[in-house]
Order: sequence, then C-alpha cells, then structure tokens
Amino acid sequence: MELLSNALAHASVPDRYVFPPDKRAALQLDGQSLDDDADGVTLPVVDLHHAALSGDDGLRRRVAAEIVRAGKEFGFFQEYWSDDILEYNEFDRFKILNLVFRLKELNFLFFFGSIFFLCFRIIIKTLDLLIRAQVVNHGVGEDVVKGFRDAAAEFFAMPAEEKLPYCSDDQRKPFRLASSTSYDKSETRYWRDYLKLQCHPVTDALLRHWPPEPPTFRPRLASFSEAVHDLAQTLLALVAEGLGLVPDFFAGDLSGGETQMNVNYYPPCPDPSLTLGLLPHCDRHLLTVLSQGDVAGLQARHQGRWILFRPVPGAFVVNFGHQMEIVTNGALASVEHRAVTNSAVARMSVATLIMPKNECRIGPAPEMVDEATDNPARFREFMFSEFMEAYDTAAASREDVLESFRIN
Ligand SMILES: O=C(O)CCC(=O)C(=O)O
Ligand SMILES: [Fe+2]
Repeated sequence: MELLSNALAHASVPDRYVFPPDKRAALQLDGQSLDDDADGVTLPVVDLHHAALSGDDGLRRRVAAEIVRAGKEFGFFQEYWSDDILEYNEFDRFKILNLVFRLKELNFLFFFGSIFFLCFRIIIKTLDLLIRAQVVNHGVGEDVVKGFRDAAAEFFAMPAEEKLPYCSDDQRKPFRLASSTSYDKSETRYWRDYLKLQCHPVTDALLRHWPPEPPTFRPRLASFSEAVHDLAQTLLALVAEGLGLVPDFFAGDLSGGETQMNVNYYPPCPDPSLTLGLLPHCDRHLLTVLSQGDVAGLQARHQGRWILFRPVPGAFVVNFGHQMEIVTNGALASVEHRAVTNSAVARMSVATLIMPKNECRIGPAPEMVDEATDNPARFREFMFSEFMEAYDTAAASREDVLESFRIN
C-alpha cells in the first residue's frame, strides 16, 4: 500500500494527487501565517463551564442553549479546556471575555500585540463569524489529549515494514491503516494517511486489535477514548436539553453503537494549492468530537464558500452528523467540511465518531415535528445500517446521500 508517511519528505506533488482546478483547495497554506489569511475564522467556542457537574440548573440551561445556537448557525462549534472560571452572560459579550481570557495567558510583549491585533480584528471583522463564545472545561485533560496525539504521531513515524501488517482497505477491520479515502472512487488521491479504528467500549478483546507499538499507544488510546466518549455523552445531553428534549434523548441506541475514530495524518505537501487532504463530506453518524491540534486545515462550507477554522489550542471541534440532522428534523444541520494541506508541517486530526447501533431505527423525533404547521417531517424512518449502505454508494456526497431519505 502506498503510504505518504513512509517518505521522509516529498519534493513534488505526483500527478495522481493533483485535482482538477474546480476541486483543488487553491490555498497556499504554510501552516503558520494564518493571521494574514482573511478566510481564517474562529468558530463559536462554547464554555462547558462545569455545566454538567455544577448542579447549577440555570448555568446548564444557558450552556445547552449556547450549544444549540452555535450548532444551528454553523453545524460546528468548539470547546475549550481551562481551570479558569469566568462569569459571563450573553453571546454578545464573548468577544470581550475572549480577550480577557487570552490576555491572562500571554506575556507582556504579546499582550500589547494582542490588544492591537484583537482591536484590529474586531473593527474590520465585525462579522458574526468571528469569536462568539469562550469555553472553559471540557473535562478531557490536556495530558490525555497530548498523550494520545504523541503516541499516534509516533505510530505514523514508524518504519514502513512495522506499519505494513496494519495496512488494509477492508472496512470491517477494527483497526487498520490506509491512505487517501475509500469513499471517492475517482483516480485522484487525497494527501492523507489515516487510521480507522474502533475505540469504545474499551474491552480486552478490542485492546488486542490495537498495535502494541509504540508501547504508549494502547494505554493512551484507552484513556483518550474513555474521556472523549464521556465528553460526547455530556454534549449530547446538553444538545437534547437545548432542543427541549429529555436529557437522555440521545442515550441508548442512537449513540450506543461502537464508537469509531479517524486519526488523520496529513504530511507537509510541496504544493497545497493543487491537492486536498480529505474530500468534501458530511459525517454519516450522530456527533463528531475532533481534536485538530494547532495546525489549521479544516474547512467547512458556510454560505456558499469554504472557510478555514483557526485552531484554538486545547479545544475540541464538535460537529453534527447526518443522523443529528435527521433526528432533529433539520434543526441542527450536518455541515459539509473538508481538509486542506499545508507546505510546512504535518497536521494530525483525531475524530471520534459517535454512532447509532446498526439496528437503530432513526427518523425525526416527534417532538421536532409539527405536521399541522410548516414543520412536517422532512425525512422518512429507516434503519441505520440502511443509511450506512446509502452513504457508501453515494460516495459521501451530502445531497446524494440524503436524497433517498427525504420526504419532499
Ligand atoms: O482533518 C480534519 O480536520 C477533518 C477530519 C474529518 O472530517 C473526519 O475525519 O471526518
Ligand atoms: Fe468529517
């Protein structure tokens, strides 16, 4: 199998990775100078703020409303971890709080630079797109995130012969290493190697499918997986509350399938403008919790154009999959996204995918539908396994996938 991570460096882009002009990223990222990139935006950042743990009902309701509000506009938001606890009220004040929060962490030189920079940004980009919210405490320790990210990076850096036993395009395998993508059947390859693995529930049997090398891989994946799985359940309860559903609405079969993970590795690319790291797609499951590290590369389609999300160190990016869109009858949309490459540094993203059970019956929740008004059910009922098949057949294309499930 041809793996990008087997080469020490790439001097040029081989033809088979060059997309036709209308599909290219057409961006010349170098991984660092994002501040100059007018297209880079910071996603709404939602503060979990001990929401689930504090016992403060008002606070929890506010956080739940923020998540739904951010999710409704973008289909994406992110959360951030810190020990600081900030008081805040309305969305409109988040810009200021974000400033306060950042200043605490910066040294003096940077301090004045930041004031200048932030004023500049606020004046020029009063767009809603900028910074909406600040997040504190998503409950997954920084050491847990960094620990697994380091172990995964070590895995990709192993010699080709040590990775060879894991290489496979067989999608039934619980742990496999591959390159490009299995969805796009065209000739052109994506600038990406990836691990696709089952990560939760962590059982002894599952552990044995994970690689013993590097030695840190298994224990760190187990800790990361448990923590992110818990976080996802917390988020789902908040989403449910924000929508006016019972808090355990998504618990059970809707989120009870085997949790999967994509560990995406995009090596530096000599000419990012010609390539793509990952095809435009919507996630097929319920919820994605993504650690994108500190290298930019994730883009989402917003109002007809691709926008690049600035990484916020320590934050998770959260987005909704097709199942969330269907269950909420379109209230929370699954937004198309893709990954672009950069010329300077390798980028790694770790996506944890919360899946329904295969036999779970899915359709718009009755609470989200009102046949008497202008909000009738927009999707028919189906079994999740049926959706998985349709997704493969439609090569992940958003409209093609949804076509056979929509009620017109
Ligand atoms: O690399 C990224 O930031 C995006 C990854 C992604 O969308 C996925 O794994 O589904
Ligand atoms: Fe995705």
